[in-house]
Amino acid sequence: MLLLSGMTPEQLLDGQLSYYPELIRDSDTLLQILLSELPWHSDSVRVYGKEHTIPRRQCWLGDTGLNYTYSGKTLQPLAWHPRLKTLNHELNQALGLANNSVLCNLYRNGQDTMGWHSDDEPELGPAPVVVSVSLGAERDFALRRKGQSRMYGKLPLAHGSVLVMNAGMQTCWQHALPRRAGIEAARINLTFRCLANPAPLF
Ligand SMILES: O=C(O)CCC(=O)C(=O)O
Ligand SMILES: [Fe+2]
Repeated sequence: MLLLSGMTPEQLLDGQLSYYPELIRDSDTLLQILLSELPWHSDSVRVYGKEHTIPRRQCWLGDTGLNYTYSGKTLQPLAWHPRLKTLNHELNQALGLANNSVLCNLYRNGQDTMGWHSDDEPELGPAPVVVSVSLGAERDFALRRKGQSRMYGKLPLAHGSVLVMNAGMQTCWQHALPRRAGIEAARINLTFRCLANPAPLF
């Protein structure tokens, strides 16, 4: 298993991942503001007909008029928090993107996790560029190729860092946020995404 943190941005998965530590300005303040001001809630998913509470808190914010599907339910993002609206705009300008929503995840401590998945929901389109901002406790971003159970490598994501999952990444790779023992501090992850506007009905 590879530790990916020593690699230059260009070497990560042949350019499918780009990592910029310490890119976010005032990350300490932003962390505190988002911890107290975002509408964090406990969500559940239905697996084989049984409801399970997900092991973290989350909320979805974005432009009005968008839909996303989560665990078989169609939902609308909540209104932007002003700080996240600005951050989305800045990231879009810097990276040449048109992301219009953000999934916010709160890992309360090292016991909160996210399982293996790709961000390949149909409303993200065939080759989404997902921009992931990390604040708070450092946690590992684990990677494996689709169809393989063995972990390929992991990249510790630092406070104030930005990880860009480039077009194509979701087709071939899965990622996860494993449990990490001994972490008491919280971590927030923000994944900025472009949701396709629903087709007009008339
Ligand atoms: O917390 C992370 O770094 C990953 C989050 C993630 O994969 C997602 O929101 O889809
Ligand atoms: Fe993801």
